[in-house]
Amino acid sequence: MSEITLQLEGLTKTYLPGTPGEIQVLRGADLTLRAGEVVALVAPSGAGKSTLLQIAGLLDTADGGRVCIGGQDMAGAGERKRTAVRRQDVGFVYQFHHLLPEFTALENIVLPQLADGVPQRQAEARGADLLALVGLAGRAAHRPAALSGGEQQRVAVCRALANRPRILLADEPTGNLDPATSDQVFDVLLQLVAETGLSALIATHNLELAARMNRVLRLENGVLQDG
Ligand SMILES: Nc1ncnc2c1ncn2[C@@H]1O[C@H](COP(=O)(O)OP(=O)(O)OP(=O)(O)O)[C@@H](O)[C@H]1O
Repeated sequence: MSEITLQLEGLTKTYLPGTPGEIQVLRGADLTLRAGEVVALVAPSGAGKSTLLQIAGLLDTADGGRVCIGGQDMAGAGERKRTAVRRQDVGFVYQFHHLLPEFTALENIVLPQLADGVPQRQAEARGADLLALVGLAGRAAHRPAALSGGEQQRVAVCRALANRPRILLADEPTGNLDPATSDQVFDVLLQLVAETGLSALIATHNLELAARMNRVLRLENGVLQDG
């Protein structure tokens, strides 16, 4: 069996504890994600998908339970360590692309690499390779406003993968696109996962897309179940 990239054990999370707005979003959520696996995270709106992804990607902390990334238990890790692991091992894609409008497609993929100390030439070569892989070699010099929604989202996928993370976490990555474009973006995402051996956890409301993944997990009543 391939290596475990992400392990979540007994995650709990309550927002606004002790207030009338208290909501127990996670009540012992468990998950094991292996290299090369693409897992759909399906749940009703408000069930806690974003919360789970943010905790898995070390952008938020759980009240209880464990997050292990690439075999490293993050319990007790300080903010510095969490940031280092997040930058090295985790790529995020959101519903909206969040590309920097004043930079080109290529620059949007290059900049995070420069911030991580990758030499400029190498970062540009990686960016160009990724753009070619998603069929956007001819759009490298376009700014986001000059790209279609599907193209913008493909660039966002390239940006997320630029630093060769082990894990891709995606929160409704095609939720903002029409069905045909959404299918295209998803094809690209699956192809990249297959080529890089990455593992991916992808939250989606789209059950057809979910059915194309290796496994479907349902988040209900704060726990994850095979769906
Ligand atoms: N910072 C916060 N403070 C208080 N409540 C919050 C906070 N963040 C999220 N919640 C609540 O926790 C619940 C889960 O939110 P979350 O965004 O994780 O759900 P989701 O499954 O991603 O929803 P959607 O599919 O609609 O995006 C919701 O009821 C939300 O209102």
